[in-house]
Amino acid sequence: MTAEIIDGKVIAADLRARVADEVARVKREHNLVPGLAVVLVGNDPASEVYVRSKHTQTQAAGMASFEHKLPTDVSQQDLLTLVAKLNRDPAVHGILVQLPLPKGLNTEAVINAIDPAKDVDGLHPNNAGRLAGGFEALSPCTPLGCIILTKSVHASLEGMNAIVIGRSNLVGRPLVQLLLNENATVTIAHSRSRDLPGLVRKADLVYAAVGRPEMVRGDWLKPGATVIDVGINRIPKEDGKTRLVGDVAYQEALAVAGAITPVPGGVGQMTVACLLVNTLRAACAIAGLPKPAV
Ligand SMILES: NC(=O)C1=CN([C@@H]2O[C@H](COP(=O)(O)OP(=O)(O)OC[C@H]3O[C@@H](n4cnc5c(N)ncnc54)[C@H](OP(=O)(O)O)[C@@H]3O)[C@@H](O)[C@H]2O)C=CC1
Ligand SMILES: Nc1nc(=O)c2c([nH]1)NC[C@@H]1CN(c3ccc(C(=O)N[C@@H](CCC(=O)O)C(=O)O)cc3)C=[N+]21
Repeated sequence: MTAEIIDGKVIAADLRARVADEVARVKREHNLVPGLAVVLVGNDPASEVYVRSKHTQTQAAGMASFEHKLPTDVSQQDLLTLVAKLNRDPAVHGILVQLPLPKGLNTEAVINAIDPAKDVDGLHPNNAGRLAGGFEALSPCTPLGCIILTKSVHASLEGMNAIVIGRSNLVGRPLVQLLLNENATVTIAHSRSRDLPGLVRKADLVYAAVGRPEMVRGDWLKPGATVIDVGINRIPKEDGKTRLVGDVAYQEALAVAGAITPVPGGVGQMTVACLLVNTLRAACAIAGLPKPAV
């Protein structure tokens, strides 16, 4: 048996096209141009790649994109001043501060300073709390993407056994909440969990968000399981260059899983597409318009 490969590239492109249609409509009918501001502190090369792809895709969808690059040694105060300015800027409907921030900066204070209505990362306690309470909220992009990819295989997740490996605020925790909203039965695993292979073996849906290259092995999986690999790990090749691998041993998993996302070309693609969705939704909400069709 070989698993169905879930094509994040195709699914994300379809989602971006639907966002672009809605952006064109709100522009035409309401003279509203959704705008996304991305703040990047320091010059981590991987972060620069993501930020560039966010910029290109935001513009391709017809939205305004504002990039703010700050030096690694920027002060907490200057960063908070920029966030306050973006909060007041009527052309900005979404604010994303790329994480992790350099040492010395207080991440929590920066996130708390973002206007929850513009918090397209869904990290502000207001949004995180609303999501956990089962209320409508801006939800983190990567978990949203994971749900869309899962639903490309299973129309309904009701009653399925899901395991989320990882409990970060950006990925694991909000993913658990979204899965609960879909009526899945969720196990949350982390670095202190016992017998991870045994826990994974019970799951129909496996979400790996750990940051450890190829940690989840093929023989951990229940045959036919759907595997969503969130990990983005850059590992050295023999020729001195690097390649991207996920948190799942892909070749092994292919032989056991029912469906699996590749890395690259899986969840990462959806993260950026869902950021566009959240920016569109935030812009409509701020402008007092009905919810967009995506
Ligand atoms: N595709 C995409 O769009 C995105 C990909 N990523 C990638 O996803 C991965 C996870 O990111 P993120 O959530 O931010 O990472 P964090 O480092 O914030 O969280 C990692 C989680 O994995 C858990 N963990 C660590 N080691 C083990 C282990 N041996 N067994 C079980 N659990 C373990 C940690 O447990 P504990 O809490 O106990 O420490 C923690 O909860 C990374 O590879 C990152 O690059 C991230 C964001 C977006
Ligand atoms: N505040 C904040 N929000 C985030 O959502 C956030 C963040 N900080 N910090 C870093 C992580 C990581 N992340 C990715 C986005 C896109 C790809 C992506 O497009 N990946 C492509 C390949 C990229 C490549 O080739 O390097 C793919 O998987 O196909 C990956 C990872 C968002 N993150």
